[in-house]
Amino acid sequence: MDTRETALLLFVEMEKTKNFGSSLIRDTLNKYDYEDPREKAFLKRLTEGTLESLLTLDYVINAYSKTPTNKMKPLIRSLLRLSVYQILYMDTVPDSAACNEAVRLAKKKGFERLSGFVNGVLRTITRNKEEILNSESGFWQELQKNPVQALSVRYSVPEWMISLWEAQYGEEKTEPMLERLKNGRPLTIRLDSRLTEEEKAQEIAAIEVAGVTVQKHRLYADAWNLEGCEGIGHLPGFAEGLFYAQDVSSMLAVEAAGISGGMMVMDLCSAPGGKTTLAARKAGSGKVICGDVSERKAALILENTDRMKCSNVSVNVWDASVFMEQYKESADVVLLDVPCSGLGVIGRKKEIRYRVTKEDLAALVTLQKKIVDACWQYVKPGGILLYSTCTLDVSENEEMVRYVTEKYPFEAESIDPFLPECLHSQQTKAGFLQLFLGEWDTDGFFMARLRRKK
Ligand SMILES: C[S@@+](CC[C@H](N)C(=O)[O-])C[C@H]1O[C@@H](n2cnc3c(N)ncnc32)[C@H](O)[C@@H]1O
Repeated sequence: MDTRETALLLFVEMEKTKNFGSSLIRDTLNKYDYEDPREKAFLKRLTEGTLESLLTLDYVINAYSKTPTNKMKPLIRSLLRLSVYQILYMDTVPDSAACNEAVRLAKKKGFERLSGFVNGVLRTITRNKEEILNSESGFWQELQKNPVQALSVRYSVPEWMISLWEAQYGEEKTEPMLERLKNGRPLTIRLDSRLTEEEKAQEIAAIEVAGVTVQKHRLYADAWNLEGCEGIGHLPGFAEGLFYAQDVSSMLAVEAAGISGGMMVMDLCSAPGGKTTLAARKAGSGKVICGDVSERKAALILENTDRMKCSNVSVNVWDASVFMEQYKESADVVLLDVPCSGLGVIGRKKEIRYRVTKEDLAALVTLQKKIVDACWQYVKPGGILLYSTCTLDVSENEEMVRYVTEKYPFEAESIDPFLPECLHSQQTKAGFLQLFLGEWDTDGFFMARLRRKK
């Protein structure tokens, strides 16, 4: 494999399809499964690192290029981004190799005419590398005049997102979140609660033997963080359904619903089925009626409920924004894990920060309202509506709770009885919880516990 060429073609493809996706990177890596592991590791680091640093890289390139990156040909833009990432952040790559390889690829891809330009920009960046890598140097001085832009370039997060968080949650919450973003998020699993303590210990030991480092999560007894794990599919116990990969915030949301044995639960936006599988265990002899908007999504839920051997679940294809009369006032608990902007998971899905725009937020709120308008009616009088999102945006979170409680017969009630004590606050007493990205070793996540008045 020509690793750099593979990375380049991948980035050009991302630009063409406007799909800046870690899934595209994963697919490419899978395609080269048979390759030398060192080449694969190089490809992974180069592509993931470049994707994660796009805004930083563009700022550096633009400082030394007459043509700004947004006016460049897509192939040249991608080539420069990937090469500057190697020069600045990959110590194992000699600067000269990064430059020479870029020139070779420019020529090979039919851009002979621009190879001199590529060479010039990269050599200049190489000469100024020390200054660029020193955040106190003159290179960054001009940028400091605009604090939001400075954060945006430093953490490669769009300015609008930073401004939104600063306005909604304050600077003191925003910058630490951006800082924690740099570490990414670990993979977390939830052991099946049906296992005995001894079986759980055996499963954890088996995962360790497979070369993965495990650490118990501080907020949830059955949750473990895995490190050094490239995909969970091959881990012992996966196929047998002994665990489910899930962020702890999602586990807490199901806890907050207070589901107990015999209950009838509806999970309206449920693919790939993470909350469904936990709700199913808690409902025991009761049942979970769940669904999602397409056949493909429903198939994903089925795959997971089958693997986790959840026999008390029925899976449907439905549009949650359309009211279904047959379920009126039938559920003890309704889980509404609505489609959202996903800003709380940008540590995991790095591309979300480039894909979501500020304009998307309003459209999402409209959809969330339509879903709520239909689904509140499934809750029995006295039952619970658990509203949740994996985002950090007041309009999709607190304001949606206000929408529900003002328009429909619901009131928020304390979630403290369902949460570890360290999370208790005025906010959780009032019935909702905003988890900030990484603050408690979870994704950014919001949940609200709303009881239907009798
Ligand atoms: C946040 S995800 C759900 C995650 C899931 N609850 C879990 O824990 O694994 C939101 C889901 O809403 C689904 N969705 C979007 N629009 C929908 C609609 N109109 N009706 C039903 N589901 C919808 C999406 O397909 C997506 O799977």
